[in-house]
Amino acid sequence: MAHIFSLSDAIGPVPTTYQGGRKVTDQVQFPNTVAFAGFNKPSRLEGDIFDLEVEGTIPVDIDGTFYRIQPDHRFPPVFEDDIHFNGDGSVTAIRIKGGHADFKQKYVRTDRFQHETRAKKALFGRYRNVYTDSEAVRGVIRTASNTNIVFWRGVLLATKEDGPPFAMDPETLETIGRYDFDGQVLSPTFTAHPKFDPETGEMVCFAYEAGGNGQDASSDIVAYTIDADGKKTEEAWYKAPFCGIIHDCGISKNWVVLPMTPLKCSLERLKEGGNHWAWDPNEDQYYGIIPRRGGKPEDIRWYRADNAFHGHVAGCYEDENGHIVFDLTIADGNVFFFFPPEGQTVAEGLKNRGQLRSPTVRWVFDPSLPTNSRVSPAKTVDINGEFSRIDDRFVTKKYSHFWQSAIDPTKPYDATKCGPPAGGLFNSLGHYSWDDESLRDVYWAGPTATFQEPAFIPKENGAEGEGYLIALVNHLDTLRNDIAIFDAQKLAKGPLAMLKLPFKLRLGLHGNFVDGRDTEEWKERRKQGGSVGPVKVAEKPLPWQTKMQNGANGMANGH
Ligand SMILES: C=Cc1ccc(O)c(OC)c1
Ligand SMILES: [Fe+2]
Repeated sequence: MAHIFSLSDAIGPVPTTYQGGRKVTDQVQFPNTVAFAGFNKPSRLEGDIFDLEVEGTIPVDIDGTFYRIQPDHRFPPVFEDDIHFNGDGSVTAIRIKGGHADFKQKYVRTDRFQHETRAKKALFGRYRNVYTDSEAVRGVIRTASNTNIVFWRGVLLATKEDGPPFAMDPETLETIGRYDFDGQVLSPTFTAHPKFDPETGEMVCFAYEAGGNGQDASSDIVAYTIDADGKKTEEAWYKAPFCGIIHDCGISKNWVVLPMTPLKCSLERLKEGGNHWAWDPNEDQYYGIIPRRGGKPEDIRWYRADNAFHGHVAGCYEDENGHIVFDLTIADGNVFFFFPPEGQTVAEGLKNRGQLRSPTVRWVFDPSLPTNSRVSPAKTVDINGEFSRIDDRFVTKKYSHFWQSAIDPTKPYDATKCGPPAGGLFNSLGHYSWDDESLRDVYWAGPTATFQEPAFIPKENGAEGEGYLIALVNHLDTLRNDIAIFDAQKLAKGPLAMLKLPFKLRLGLHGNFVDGRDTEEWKERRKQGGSVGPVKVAEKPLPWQTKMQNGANGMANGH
């Protein structure tokens, strides 16, 4: 007798949806690859859960929303070997108040989303390669807005570094539209890691590969400051030595630090339909140092050190000598195995992936050193992790506490039940302190679970680092997620509360906790007739789109 899950003869055999690595039917069936299997299977879920089931006790003084974003392919990709980073941005909101929590999840309605929805299939090809797209979407902003979700003046901005941000309603998660800061920010790209100065209320942000259409290996960088009232107060353009990835940044009172990793873009490779990035194992890592105010093109200084791979930034501030302290995780090889060196295969790139180490490195840059100076770390903390977070009230300031998703290789991992650890073996969460470098406050999730990036929830009037830590738990065996809340100073004691989700999300990138008073206050201001009024979305196409429409750009789409 036929099993209920086997397809009947009437339906016929499962069609081959990919031939030669390319999608050949319109059927919604995902590739049979690691990037789309097991915990990596697309979730595609939108919806709400009112009042989540909870184990333990949610601290009653938490009042706010934990927002986080994940790439989550809506349609089977054009290319069978597609990567997680090419998935559509989907935002989760966990609204916590009075010891209860609600769940909401929605996709960002990007231009990409709208076009693909109408077509009921993927139209955009490889990660950041416009030359692999369908002719039907020529000139369409192709960002998937899948990397970070930040709160800015009453709206959420969904960001990915290959395109402009999209604004969403913090309460409903409805997409309002593409956001250009009232016409003030017109770069083709925009960082997924803007920084917020807690003293001034400013947003400091930048874009790389910003000189043309964002798809052309340009080495132009632009840095902006938007003040607390939403007015652009700084815009400065710079050149990088090549088009390398600048994923995160640090800000101190007077400086911006731009870590450029030796993953290089090549227009030739793009035109051939290849990867946007290729790892260059023979290239230095770079730190672009620019002034926060009044920057001119000649002001940028690039400090260099031996080849390595930048993770995320913890903190950045100036010491008593006016030197810039800049802390981040740095791996000793190509973490992005899916962007191998030119001429190498992913399989070759994968070989030593398990051996990579990712300690936390402190640099102390003397900003008076000339460009191209070689620098070396002031300190290397021998821990192994990524996704550092701090108490964001200490952005630009001397700080001590940081938290990370951590790898504890001494703990068992149940590969039989879980398969390879999707997204990396972040089996622990760690709390560390620069003031007490012996502190190792680490919680292990067990042999079948890993953590996603944590976020810090400050306690009102609390000292630095006093508060809670919130992070998604991936149950790799049962294909489910929970959301854990810890006392930020007592991770090892285990979570205070576990919010239970009855299903699996996807591996996310970044998230942030937003205080309930901020969302409430801005809701009033953003009302029709409120003191600020409803947010305005972009009214005009981006300059590169206009140029292309006028035929002045000549960006051929490969054929
Ligand atoms: C973690 C880094 C990172 C860098 C570039 C990306 O496009 C991205 O997409 C999810 C993620
Ligand atoms: Fe990031």
